[in-house]
Amino acid sequence: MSEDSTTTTRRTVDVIVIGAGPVGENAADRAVRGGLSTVIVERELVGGECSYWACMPSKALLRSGQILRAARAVPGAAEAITGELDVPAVLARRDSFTSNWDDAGQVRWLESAHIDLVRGHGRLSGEREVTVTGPDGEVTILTANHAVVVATGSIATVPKIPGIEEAGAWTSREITAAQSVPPRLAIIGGGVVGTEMATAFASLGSEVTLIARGTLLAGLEDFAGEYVADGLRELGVTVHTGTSTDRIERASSGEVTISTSAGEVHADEVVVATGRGANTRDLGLENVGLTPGDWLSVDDTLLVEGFDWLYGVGDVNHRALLTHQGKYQARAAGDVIAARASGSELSTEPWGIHVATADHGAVPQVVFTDPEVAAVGPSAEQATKAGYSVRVVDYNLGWVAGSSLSRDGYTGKARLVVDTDREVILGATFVGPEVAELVQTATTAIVGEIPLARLWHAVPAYPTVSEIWLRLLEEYGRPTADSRR
Ligand SMILES: Cc1cc2nc3c(=O)[nH]c(=O)nc-3n(C[C@H](O)[C@H](O)[C@H](O)COP(=O)(O)OP(=O)(O)OC[C@H]3O[C@@H](n4cnc5c(N)ncnc54)[C@H](O)[C@@H]3O)c2cc1C
Ligand SMILES: NC(=O)c1ccc[n+]([C@@H]2O[C@H](COP(=O)([O-])OP(=O)(O)OC[C@H]3O[C@@H](n4cnc5c(N)ncnc54)[C@H](O)[C@@H]3O)[C@@H](O)[C@H]2O)c1
Repeated sequence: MSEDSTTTTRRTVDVIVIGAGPVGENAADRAVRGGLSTVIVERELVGGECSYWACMPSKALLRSGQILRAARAVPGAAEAITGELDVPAVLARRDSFTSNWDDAGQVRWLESAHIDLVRGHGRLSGEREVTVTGPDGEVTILTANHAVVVATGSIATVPKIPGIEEAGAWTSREITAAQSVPPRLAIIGGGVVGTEMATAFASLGSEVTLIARGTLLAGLEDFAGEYVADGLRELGVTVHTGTSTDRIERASSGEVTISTSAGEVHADEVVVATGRGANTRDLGLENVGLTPGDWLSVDDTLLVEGFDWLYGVGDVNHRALLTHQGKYQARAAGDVIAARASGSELSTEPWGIHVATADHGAVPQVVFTDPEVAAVGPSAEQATKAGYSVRVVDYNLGWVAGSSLSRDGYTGKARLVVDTDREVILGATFVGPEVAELVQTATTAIVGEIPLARLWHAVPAYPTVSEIWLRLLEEYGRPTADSRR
């Protein structure tokens, strides 16, 4: 279709959501449930990064290796394991979790939720206005009666390492969608993506080298990164910490050479996993007085600072780059937009209905390495820096009956960060095989500000791994009647 013959359509709706990732979908859903007509704009696949190139494929790639190692650690089951991972079957299972990168199922969900989809690239073109350029160049100018929600997520940042582009370095997109397993894989970045993908591809048979400029999983308790480094080494991964990457070169043979401060690393593919940037470069931010490429700074109702109609939810506001936290924000944003539209009373006090208070100190995260890391709230260092009177309580997870029953040679560690003034938990970290499910109890205790004295009455079943809670409380010591006054 020539440029001249492109059509322009104008539509007015109550709410426009740009980006149909998990966060945009939830914001739109809540707005519709609040009685508002809502259009969602998506330029790629409905379901976003999480569904096709992040959470789902990465966890599918990790699960088979995890379950195999778990079985190998239990005599009786171990003897029944006579082979290695079936790599094509693992990749096929990953493909099924991404629906083969087809969003028909998610589109059906939008329809069932009464959310209108406009496919194309959306840009803010004025107050409450979004101009969408469709796949064939057709233009839709959308005007919102009430709100525009930006939920465009984040994109991988690629550091300026000489030769990185020419070498065709992969990002999280290519590694999570890989159709074969590179025999030798180098990963730059010791964060969550780097450690998870090193775990997955070592399990799938790659010879993996992980190059981290600092420690692993910085920002979490130090012992988390240390356990994960040990776990990776046990899987055969070469882990270089405190190592800079100076240059990358791909030879005509296809081999990639990475020059680092620890020497040369040779690989078939190299992945950069060095963090994320705001997906706002081509969003028309300049048309509303904001700067392209910036994260959107929002208040606790997710309103972009200085606006009464523009919201930023999920990765794009940089509060917590996690699907569950973005969806939590989206529920608050959709509900507050509906409340503001109808003139209903707002509930914006901390922990109110229309605010994302948990973003400030109760964000749970699971790193699906082996061992896993499950953490919520600040680390001991972060809590101390924030001015709390802190006591740290540590316990060896391997000493809990449920852990030792779950597998032989269980090693792991748990930590509570306690606010000694109020005797409530601020943060918790669990590191060990399959600890993911432990974190929700800690999140509940933190959000509920449940006094330790009351937690003594929350009795974990015997013999489960959850008995770590009892051990941690005993380690802290039972608050006395005096201390509770
Ligand atoms: C490898 C990897 C693994 C991860 N694993 C986990 C995990 O296990 N658990 C977890 O909680 N988090 C995980 N994350 C983080 C998680 O993927 C993000 O927090 C989540 O995807 C954010 O959701 P979102 O809706 O804000 O953005 P996205 O999922 O990025 O969705 C944004 C959508 O907006 C669209 N879009 C962008 N700009 C425009 C535009 N101008 N017009 C129209 N559409 C546009 C995009 O095409 C996309 O569909 C992982 C991340 C990575 C990279
Ligand atoms: N299981 C999960 O919940 C999960 C899984 C994957 C990703 N995520 C989310 O996705 C986000 C992005 O993950 P990520 O691993 O890309 O980021 P990250 O922030 O976790 O780690 C980035 C790492 O790259 C290093 N780095 C940064 N710049 C560098 C450079 N120029 N050279 C060398 N190293 C450099 C940092 O020191 C850090 O170790 C995370 O914030 C996380 O919240 C979550």
